[in-house]
Amino acid sequence: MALWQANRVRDLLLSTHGWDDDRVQIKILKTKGDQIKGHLSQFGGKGLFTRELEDALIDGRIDLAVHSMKDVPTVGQDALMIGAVLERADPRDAFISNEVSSVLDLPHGAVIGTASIRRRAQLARLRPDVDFCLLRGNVGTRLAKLETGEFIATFLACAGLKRLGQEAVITQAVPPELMLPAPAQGAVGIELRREDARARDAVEVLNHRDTMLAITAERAFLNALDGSCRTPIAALATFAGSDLSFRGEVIATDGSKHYGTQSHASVSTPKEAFDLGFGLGQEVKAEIGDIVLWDSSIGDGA
Ligand SMILES: NCc1[nH]cc(CCC(=O)O)c1CC(=O)O
Repeated sequence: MALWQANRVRDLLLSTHGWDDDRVQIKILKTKGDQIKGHLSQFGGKGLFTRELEDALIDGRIDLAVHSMKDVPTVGQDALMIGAVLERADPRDAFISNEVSSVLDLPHGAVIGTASIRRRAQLARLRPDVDFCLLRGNVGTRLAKLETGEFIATFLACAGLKRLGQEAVITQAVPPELMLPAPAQGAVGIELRREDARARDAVEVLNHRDTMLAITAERAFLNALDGSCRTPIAALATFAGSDLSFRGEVIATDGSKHYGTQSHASVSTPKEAFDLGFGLGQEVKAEIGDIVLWDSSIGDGA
């Protein structure tokens, strides 16, 4: 998926600027997030998919880093910035099962394979009777494990499956009303050195304004809540004209508690988008107070 995303950005850069093929080269870097087999939260959580790339940016080994914005921590290094985001793909979660046709049709006591504490918490809230088993690995591994019958269904992001040409495995694109996606799910971003004017100019034309504003609001919500990989937090902002309609929620990892918020406002600048998301995050945070919502033995934050 990461390679698809990098190639997509490369193709867009070459075609929009009319550059020769050798002008942009792909350098593949392995990140810790690709190698871990257990619970991401035990290894430092968010940033595992992005840190090595950020180090390479700072060292000057690379000039652009392409990320799934969902994996990018909300508080970044001062020397770096997100220069552009591509138009968001389908932000919804995909329900995948060979036996059941939709989330709401899961049989009593069904076992679900996932490593995402958000999806787990949301499903536990919808269906307190279901059980979970930890499912990690790349998309291919996860889909192969579905065949073993250890669990009846799993979830992955629709966007990632589409990028991998695996759209056909999607049993149901889950409506956001049922399962609100992770902040910035489905969006690909390009990170660069703040002072690198050449890189900033080159990627600026690729920026999709509405996506940038939407994910800025979603990530600000996460930021206000100190969202770590241990806290199930979801948010989705969508535009209707100039109105940004925002939904966000925080769920206890076992689904027993839930704090949701919804708002809309006319948003046209990143600052307005940030203020909308951050303000709502602060309100939810005040409402939660000191209540502990997470259990560190459960999964990662995707
Ligand atoms: N944490 C891994 C990750 N990071 C981004 C995506 C999906 C693609 C996207 O949201 O852009 C995934 C896999 C998944 O959740 O299915």
